[in-house]
Amino acid sequence: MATPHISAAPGDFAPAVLMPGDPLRAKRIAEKVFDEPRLVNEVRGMLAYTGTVNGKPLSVMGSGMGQPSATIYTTELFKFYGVERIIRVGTTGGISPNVSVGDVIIAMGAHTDSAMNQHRIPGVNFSAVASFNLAQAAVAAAGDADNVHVGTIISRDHFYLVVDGQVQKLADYGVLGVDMEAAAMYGVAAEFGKEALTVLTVSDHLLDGSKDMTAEERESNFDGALKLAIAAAHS
Ligand SMILES: O=P(O)(O)O[C@H]1O[C@H](CO)[C@@H](O)[C@H]1O
Ligand SMILES: O=c1cc[nH]c(=O)[nH]1
Repeated sequence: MATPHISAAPGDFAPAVLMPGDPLRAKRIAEKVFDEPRLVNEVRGMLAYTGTVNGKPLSVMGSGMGQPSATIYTTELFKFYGVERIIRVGTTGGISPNVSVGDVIIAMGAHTDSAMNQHRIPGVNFSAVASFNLAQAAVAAAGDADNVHVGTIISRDHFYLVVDGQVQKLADYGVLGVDMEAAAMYGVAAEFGKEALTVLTVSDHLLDGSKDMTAEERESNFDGALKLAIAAAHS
């Protein structure tokens, strides 16, 4: 069975899938932490691997950038490949003054400026929230680390567009950071009665650009978030 975007065979994916935006980060994760990783998809270059970590099955696959792309892959994994939980491991731009570049954010909920969840339930502003069980497992794995933050983020459609006053207002409301996928992924998980979580590394800060990561660092500096994501995946 193949879908329009995934050529894997039935059973090629583990019940838990780690999902970075960048397919090359998926490859790095597979090569770095998986035992015997096997390439199970390369349609459109959206690399996916399945292997084991600590003796337990695990898959990793890129989502691409933005909520439409992430929605396609999460829908196909949940609907056609028997996947039960997806943990996004991505980067985020810091918004709260309490987070710094290199810190990790566990996103309990995701505000959004996107229409992706708007039509899910007629007349309702959908609440895009993480699986409590997965969030709890990630928080437990973080122990007393003081660079791990738990709270809300915003998933925006634009990477570059600046809306006057928006970032400061989000900071005032305690929003920790911005990404471009989490809200839609939480919506898809709710649609299929499955579990999703987002664990992000702060790669840059929207209110202080002085310590922003380089493109190379964005692709490779994810060890802390990865450890929490694997703990959640196998909880
Ligand atoms: O590092 P990833 O997981 O791709 O996440 C963030 O980086 C991309 C933008 O540079 C968007 O996909 C955003 O959500
Ligand atoms: O969406 C994102 C992700 C990382 N950094 C940003 O500034 N925005």
